[in-house]
Amino acid sequence: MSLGTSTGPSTETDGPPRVAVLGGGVMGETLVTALLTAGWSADDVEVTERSAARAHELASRHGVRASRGNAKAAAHADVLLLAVKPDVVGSVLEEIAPGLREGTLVVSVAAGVPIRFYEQHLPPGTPVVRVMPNTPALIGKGASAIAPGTSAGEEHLALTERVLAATGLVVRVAEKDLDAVTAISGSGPAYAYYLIDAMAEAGVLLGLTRELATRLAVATVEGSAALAASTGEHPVVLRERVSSPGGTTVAAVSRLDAHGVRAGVVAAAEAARDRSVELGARYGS
Ligand SMILES: NC(=O)C1=CN([C@@H]2O[C@H](COP(=O)(O)OP(=O)(O)OC[C@H]3O[C@@H](n4cnc5c(N)ncnc54)[C@H](OP(=O)(O)O)[C@@H]3O)[C@@H](O)[C@H]2O)C=CC1
Ligand SMILES: O=C(O)[C@@H]1CCC=N1
Repeated sequence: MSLGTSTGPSTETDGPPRVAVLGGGVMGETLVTALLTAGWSADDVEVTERSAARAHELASRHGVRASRGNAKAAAHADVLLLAVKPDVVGSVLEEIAPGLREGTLVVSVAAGVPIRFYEQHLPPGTPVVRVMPNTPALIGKGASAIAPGTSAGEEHLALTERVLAATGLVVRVAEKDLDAVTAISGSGPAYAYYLIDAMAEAGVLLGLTRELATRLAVATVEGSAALAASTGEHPVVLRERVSSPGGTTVAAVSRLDAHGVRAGVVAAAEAARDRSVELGARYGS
C-alpha cells in the first residue's frame, strides 16, 4: 500500500487504503460516516462490534462490512481506527497485534490512553496516531486534535487528516496537550448542550413554550459560534456588541459573573483535564 498524498482516499498505484474501525459505538459510527462522506467506498471500510446485533445494524445502515472479528479485520486493513472504550483498548491490542501487517497505521480516539501504551503492545515500528475528536464530527462540524507516536511521520499524520477530512476541524498537537484538548473540545459539546438546556429551561420559566425556547436557544448558540468563526473577532468584542449601555445584556452577564459561571467553566475544564490525566496514569508510565 502507498499512503499517497492526494486529498481523496484513492492512491494511484494500489487503490484506496482499507480502513477497519474497531468498535462501532457513537464515535465508531461517526468515523464510518465520515469515511464514506470523504469518498471512501463502503467496500474499503469494515467495522467490528462486540454484539452481532449492532454489527448487523451498522452493516445495513452504512453498507460496510461489519463483523465481530477484530483480529481478522485488523489483518486486512491499511489503517486501523480504534474506537472502543479506553478500558477495552488493551484486550483489543492483544487480539490484533500478532496479525498486524508491517506499516499498518493505528489511529486511536480512546480518551486518556497514552501512545506509549499502544507502542508497548504493538510490533516495534508500528505508526500510531492518537486523536481526540468530538461528537459534532457526525455532521462534519467536529474539532479533532491529532498527535503522532514515535514511529508516525508526516505521511501518517497526512493520512489521518484524510481519514478525518469529513469530520470538521483537524489540528496537530503534541501528545502532552491532549489532556487539555480533551477538556475543551472533546468534552466541550456537553458544556454547550448544558448551556442550551439551561437557556431553554429559563425560557420556559419566563413563559415560552419548551419547543420555542429550545429552538431559540439552539439557533442562538449556533449563530453565535458561526459569527465568531466567520469574523475571527475576540469573544469579548462580540459580547460587547450585544451589550447596550444600561441594557438587558449587561444586566444578564453581571448576574452570570455573580453566580461564578466563568469560574465554573474553568473548574469544569480542570476536572476534565485531571480525569484525562488520571485515566492515562492507569496505563503505566
Ligand atoms: N463519545 C465521545 O464524545 C467521545 C469519545 N471518545 C472516545 O471514543 C471511544 C469510544 O467512545 P464511544 O463511541 O462514546 O463509546 P461507545 O460505548 O458508544 O462505543 C464503543 C463500542 O465498542 C464496542 N466494543 C466493546 N468491546 C469491543 C471489542 N472487544 N471489540 C469491538 N467492539 C467492542 C461497544 O460494544 P458494547 O456496547 O456492546 O460493549 C460499543 O459499541 C472511547 O475510547 C472514548 O474515550 C473520544 C472523544 C469523544
Ligand atoms: O467523556 C469522555 O470520557 C469522552 C472523552 C471526551 C468526550 N467523551
